[in-house]
Amino acid sequence: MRSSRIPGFYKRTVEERRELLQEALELSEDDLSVLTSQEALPIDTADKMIENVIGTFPLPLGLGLNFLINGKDYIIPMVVEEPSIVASASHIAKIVRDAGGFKTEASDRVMIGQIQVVGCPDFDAAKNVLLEAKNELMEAANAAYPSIVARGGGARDLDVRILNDSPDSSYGTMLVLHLYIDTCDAMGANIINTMVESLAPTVEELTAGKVYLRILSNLADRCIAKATCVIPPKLLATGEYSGEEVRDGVVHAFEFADSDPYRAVTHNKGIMNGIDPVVIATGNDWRAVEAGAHAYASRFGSYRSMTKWSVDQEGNLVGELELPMSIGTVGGAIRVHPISQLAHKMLNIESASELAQIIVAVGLAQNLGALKALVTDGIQKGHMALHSRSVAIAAGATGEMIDIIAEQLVKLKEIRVGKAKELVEQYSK
Ligand SMILES: CC(C)(COP(=O)([O-])OP(=O)([O-])OC[C@H]1O[C@@H](n2cnc3c(N)ncnc32)[C@H](O)[C@@H]1OP(=O)([O-])[O-])[C@@H](O)C(=O)NCCC(=O)NCCSC(=O)C[C@@](C)(O)CC(=O)[O-]
Ligand SMILES: NC(=O)C1=CN([C@@H]2O[C@H](COP(=O)(O)OP(=O)(O)OC[C@H]3O[C@@H](n4cnc5c(N)ncnc54)[C@H](OP(=O)(O)O)[C@@H]3O)[C@@H](O)[C@H]2O)C=CC1
Repeated sequence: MRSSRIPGFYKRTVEERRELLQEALELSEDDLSVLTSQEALPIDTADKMIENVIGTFPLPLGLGLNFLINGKDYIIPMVVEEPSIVASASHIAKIVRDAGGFKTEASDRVMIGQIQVVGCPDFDAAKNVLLEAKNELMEAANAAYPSIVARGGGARDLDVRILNDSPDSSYGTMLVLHLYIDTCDAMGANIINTMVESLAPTVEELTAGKVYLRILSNLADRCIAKATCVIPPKLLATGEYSGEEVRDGVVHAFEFADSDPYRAVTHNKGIMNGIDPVVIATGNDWRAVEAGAHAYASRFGSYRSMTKWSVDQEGNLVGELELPMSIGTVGGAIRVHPISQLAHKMLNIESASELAQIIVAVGLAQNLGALKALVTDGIQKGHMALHSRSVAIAAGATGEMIDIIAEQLVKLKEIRVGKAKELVEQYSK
């Protein structure tokens, strides 16, 4: 593909943007037809995806531009309702691109299935017997889903923990078996759940206990993706603010989020601003990714920043983001939703691991976008200027009136629906 750097893309019309995209990615008319179709998600397909369907709910699909990750250019599909997110991701990707781009890596794609066992006559003996039967249990799990083994995945390890065994625990003692499964390019819920359900009768027999839950864990801490960026301060200078001021402000903002859960939640929401839109555009389960990400942010005992920002010996700003990334490039809705299929084609990715790495790079960019605004002009200037168009629409503006009213709101520094209504009335007279 050609470069993901398409200057002034946002100043073009929607039709022109589609042409530029088609050119950059060498897409066919057929590929793009899903964007122009009246029914991007056909109602018959929607009716097979969930229950009690009465329609579909369209959301804007935008493009995160300028992303250079491990030396490869990516145009990133982002589905989201909130203004300024796509602009901000592209803005930071442009800066990081000039600094050499994002570097990313990923662990093996090992997911976790849990089996809960209660009522064992002797929990320690039950734990030992399961650990002794580890190989047989893993073989049985693989036999329950041979196709994932044929693809190079399958059970990799097994572990057992005993919970609530202290005498002062108010909950019943239970044993939890963890089965670690390489799900290849699938998020893997169905593979994992099939495997752990298949083991339940044997686990009951071996432990003399009763199995209740058999389900994957969304804390996928063996399926990790990590992104880093190193930015010389001169690339961060903006308006009256020097690059060093911005850099130091970002580090202070990180330290605030890492020390205070009230701030960490907002800081991390800003990271998910980048992550969720890519997860959604690629047809993945965003609840699974959200739940895993927030749990991982609490892994040191308190809820903390998902990112880390520091200064290296050369004075560069260094950003890092590491998260569990239980996504796939196959399965679930991925090959069902026509726009998700287009999103995968646009990304031109080889594997779920590559997609996971793109997603964390966007999360890192998004965090810096918000922090850069927060430590300089404040969030209102950039965010509210773009939000002004939604405010104008909410006040009843249509067609060309939308941009005119939005501009007036920004000029008046009164970006609110009441003011917009007044302006719409004046305009319509
Ligand atoms: C909005 C910007 C980027 C403007 O920032 P700017 O400095 O005015 O941008 P610029 O005009 O210098 O343009 C730089 C590049 O940004 C992109 N860009 C610039 N404008 C557009 C646009 N209209 N549409 C699409 N792309 C745009 C574009 O790539 C452009 O390059 P070019 O293509 O021109 O060579 C900046 O003010 C910003 O990043 N603000 C932060 C926005 C943000 O974080 N929004 C999230 C919502 S707030 C929230 O939910 C989270 C939060 C904040 O609470 C999290 C937290 O507290 O940590
Ligand atoms: N707690 C949670 O997060 C839960 C989530 N879910 C849902 O589960 C869905 C995801 O489940 P998932 O199991 O991923 O989806 P699917 O079962 O739909 O798809 C996975 C299947 O795709 C096939 N496949 C084709 N190519 C590959 C490849 N390269 N790598 C791996 N598998 C491949 C495999 O089947 P084969 O080998 O037979 O061809 C594999 O079993 C999501 O919709 C999610 O919302 C469901 C329950 C709980």
